[in-house]
Amino acid sequence: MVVKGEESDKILELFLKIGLDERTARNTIANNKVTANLTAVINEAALANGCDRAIGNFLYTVATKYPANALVHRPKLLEYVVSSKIKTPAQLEAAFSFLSNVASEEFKRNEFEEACGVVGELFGSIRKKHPWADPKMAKQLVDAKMYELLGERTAADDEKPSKKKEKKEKPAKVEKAVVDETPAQPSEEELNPFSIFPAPEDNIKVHTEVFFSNGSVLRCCNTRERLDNHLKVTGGRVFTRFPPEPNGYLHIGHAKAMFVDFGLAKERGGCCYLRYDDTNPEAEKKEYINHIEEIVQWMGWEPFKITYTSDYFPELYELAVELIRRGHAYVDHQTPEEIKEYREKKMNSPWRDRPIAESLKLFDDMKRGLIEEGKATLRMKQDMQSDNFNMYDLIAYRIKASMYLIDVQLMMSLFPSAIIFDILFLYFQFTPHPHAGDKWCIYPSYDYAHCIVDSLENITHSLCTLEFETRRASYYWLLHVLDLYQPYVWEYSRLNVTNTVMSKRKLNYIVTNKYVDGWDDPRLMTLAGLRRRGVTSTAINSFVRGIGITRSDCSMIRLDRLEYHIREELNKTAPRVLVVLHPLKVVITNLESGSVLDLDAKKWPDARTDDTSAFYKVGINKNDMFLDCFKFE
Ligand SMILES: NC(=O)CC[C@H](N)C(=O)O
Repeated sequence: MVVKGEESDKILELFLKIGLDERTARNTIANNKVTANLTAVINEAALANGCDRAIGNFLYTVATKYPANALVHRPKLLEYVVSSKIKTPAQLEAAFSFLSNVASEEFKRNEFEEACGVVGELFGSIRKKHPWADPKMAKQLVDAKMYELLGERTAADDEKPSKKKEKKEKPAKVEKAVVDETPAQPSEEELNPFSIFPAPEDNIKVHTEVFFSNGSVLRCCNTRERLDNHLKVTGGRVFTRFPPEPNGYLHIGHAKAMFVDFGLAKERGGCCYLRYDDTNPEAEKKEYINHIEEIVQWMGWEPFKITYTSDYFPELYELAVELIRRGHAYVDHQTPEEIKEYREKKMNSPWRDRPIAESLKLFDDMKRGLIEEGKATLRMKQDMQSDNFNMYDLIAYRIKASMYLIDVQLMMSLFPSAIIFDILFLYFQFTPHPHAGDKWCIYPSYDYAHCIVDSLENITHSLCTLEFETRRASYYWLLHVLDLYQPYVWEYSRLNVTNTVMSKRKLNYIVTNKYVDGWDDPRLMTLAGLRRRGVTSTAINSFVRGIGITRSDCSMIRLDRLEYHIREELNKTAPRVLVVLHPLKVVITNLESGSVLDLDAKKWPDARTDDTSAFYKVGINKNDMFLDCFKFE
């Protein structure tokens, strides 16, 4: 049975009322079983007049995943969902597993509530009051308080409701599964994977603590005044940034980063910058800059503004001078090997405590090209004894300039009348930068520049992959000592796909050495390669959306998951045509002459009946019923 016309409109309206987005609602209607389940669940929950989106998403999960052997308890579960006592996907999962254990038998509410974390208002109110608090720490504190009040947990406390099962003589009869058999439907977080992010106005609460080796703790948060200034500029909107380094073509991993950054801004009506994180002049090229802009657009994202970290070099320089003045940075002369060795031994550089004035003068020399590359760096004075090696006085600035020996003989032959002194001429050339030209010979590091530019651009949510997690301390430390606005930082697991090469360094190698036919070779998982292979950006985006935004470790995703999304899309968009190479003529004798039978032929299996573009019109005449006389419109 296919739901048609008026009835389908009514159901669509019902699904939209519970907050499903139109795409999900329509997909659901195409699936009779889920439609029947969801309609039943909505009625059971008495929500035919609608509800908010969060509850609606839970209803959807109940409709698709509820254990079939416990249908009698579904209304009870829905009470908890409707009253928001169950309010996280994890709680709902736990409820499903509890109910599938008790099957159709009675159960005690308190056991059910304990199993799915409905622990009164305690944790809920903690979460409300301290949304930035580390949940693990909160639980430890609550447990400690409980211990004080109630003493040791007893075995009875730990008894799991599943024990009931042992008493059963026979396993409960499993009713025929009502759950959907089609590929997994999206869960709540897939429907709105951005629901985990706080609102910009909440960015005043402590959500990161940096522990120093001297016992002090930096609780990272904004002051009221600083947050108010920020909100004035942004109007309370979400501001994110997608910050690739222009040192290669973007690959499928970047599709996830774009989805997170551009997607969050879009979901909340905010703005996302495309920011070229261009602090390494040797590796970066104009070709990559152009490619990135074009491919971002192809992926369907619209940058609020295109900026470059190098646009902020003047501000970054001024702030570095200020950092030295405040005693939080020094010019160092250790070689890279010495820096490494001293870090391993947790030892300070001999230059660490040099006078501020000396560092100021040397930093100015660095900027003016008076010091050779490798002979000086600016280092942040962080915490050499920290447990976090990314607090070991990270480099803020380094020199990038080549030194040339002028060939005196050659000069004399070129300019015979010139008086050339018989000395060696040293000539510095500032390493040219694809955007900033050769104005600068000192370049900020990622750790120094990233947080400051985030802050200058009033980024509300600075989202990046988990490899950057250990740099969070340095990020906040620097903004703190410079008194700058602190964005909310959050890391997610990086997307890796099986059977392919994704590191930009390796891609660069195989492209440059011509093992493949350029960055857009269809065998590569670069976005340009996928496009050349015929993959659409919508399929890539739905693949990424399906993976979700989590911090979990299982980020090695099988390639066939991407292929599933490609097939899903093509299934709905690629017209099917059957070709009969050796047709057999059929003569229809019982059709009135002159009359034409109009038949509709679906262009693809899931074609919607009300979509005329999804059908071929086939006309059949009395005398020439033949494939080659089908009139395709
Ligand atoms: N914080 C981040 O998202 C890091 C971005 C960095 N420029 C990169 O390309 O990996």
